[in-house]
Amino acid sequence: MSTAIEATGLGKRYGRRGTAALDDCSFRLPTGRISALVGPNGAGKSTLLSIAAGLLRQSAGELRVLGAAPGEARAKVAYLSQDKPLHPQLSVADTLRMGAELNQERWDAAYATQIVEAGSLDPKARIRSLSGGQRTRVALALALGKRPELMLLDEPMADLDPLARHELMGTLMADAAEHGTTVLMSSHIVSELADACDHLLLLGGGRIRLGGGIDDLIGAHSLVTGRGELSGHTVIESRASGRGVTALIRRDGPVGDGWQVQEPSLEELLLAHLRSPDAPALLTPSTAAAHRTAVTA
Ligand SMILES: Nc1ncnc2c1ncn2[C@@H]1O[C@H](COP(=O)(O)OP(=O)(O)OP(=O)(O)O)[C@@H](O)[C@H]1O
Repeated sequence: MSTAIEATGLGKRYGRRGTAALDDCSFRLPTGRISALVGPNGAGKSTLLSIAAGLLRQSAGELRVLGAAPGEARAKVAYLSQDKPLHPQLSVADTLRMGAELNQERWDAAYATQIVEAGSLDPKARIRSLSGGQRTRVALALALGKRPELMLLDEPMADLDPLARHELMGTLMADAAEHGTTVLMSSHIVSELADACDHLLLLGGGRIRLGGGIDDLIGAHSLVTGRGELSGHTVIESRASGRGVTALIRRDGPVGDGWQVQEPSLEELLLAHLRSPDAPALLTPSTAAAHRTAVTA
């Protein structure tokens, strides 16, 4: 299984006295996955994506993108930042022409145009005259027109209306499936991620706390309700419910008598881990970094 991104002991500190946005963060993202990148505000999601895009340098450790240093992989990587920088004075058509010039070897003009046309955007309209959601569409057309091997998307759909979000997410996912593109996408909208993604990276405390295929991660946990012993299992979160408790556990063997056992939804899994920042991390074997030796930059 080849690797799209591999982080080893990755650290990032802004300024000398700043707290660490990333701290000894190690993981591997196999190619071909559509991975959600989740975590509370300030968890380091944008920082990680910027480092992978080659726009920000880490303070410690190493990050490899498609087997190379991030700067060297840039031609095969599309990055969509939260602020989606576009030139306000250019028209939509000029912006796509610029995409063609900057990515001569890979540019798919028909595809980029199709994405813009699906939003009924006037090619002559200046970027400055577009709404936030319309700019997002142009930025996505630039990113997808590049036909990247890896897409790094920082909350890409936040300012789109529900219909446009559904349509563009569908385009993105169909494209990724057809071309085997790896996608790493940060978002706070869990329902959007549950529909689109097959892989999850949960960041917290500067590290990956949950990493792996969504089905594998859900399958490793159970939502149990009842009374009795849960010893032997890792209790991620437990709350009083009726006369017993409801707990999200990481199973180690069968759950004893007296418990009703359900599979958690992705949202239940994420919320329990977000509410319990000290729960032990779980990275499935395909997501654990191969090398754990930290390298200081
Ligand atoms: N340019 C910067 N200068 C100083 N500190 C920064 C800078 N950018 C980010 N940070 C800090 O680094 C930490 C991680 O920020 P980052 O933007 O990566 O988090 P995030 O997970 O993307 O957050 P959100 O969900 O709110 O977008 C935060 O504590 C933030 O204050």
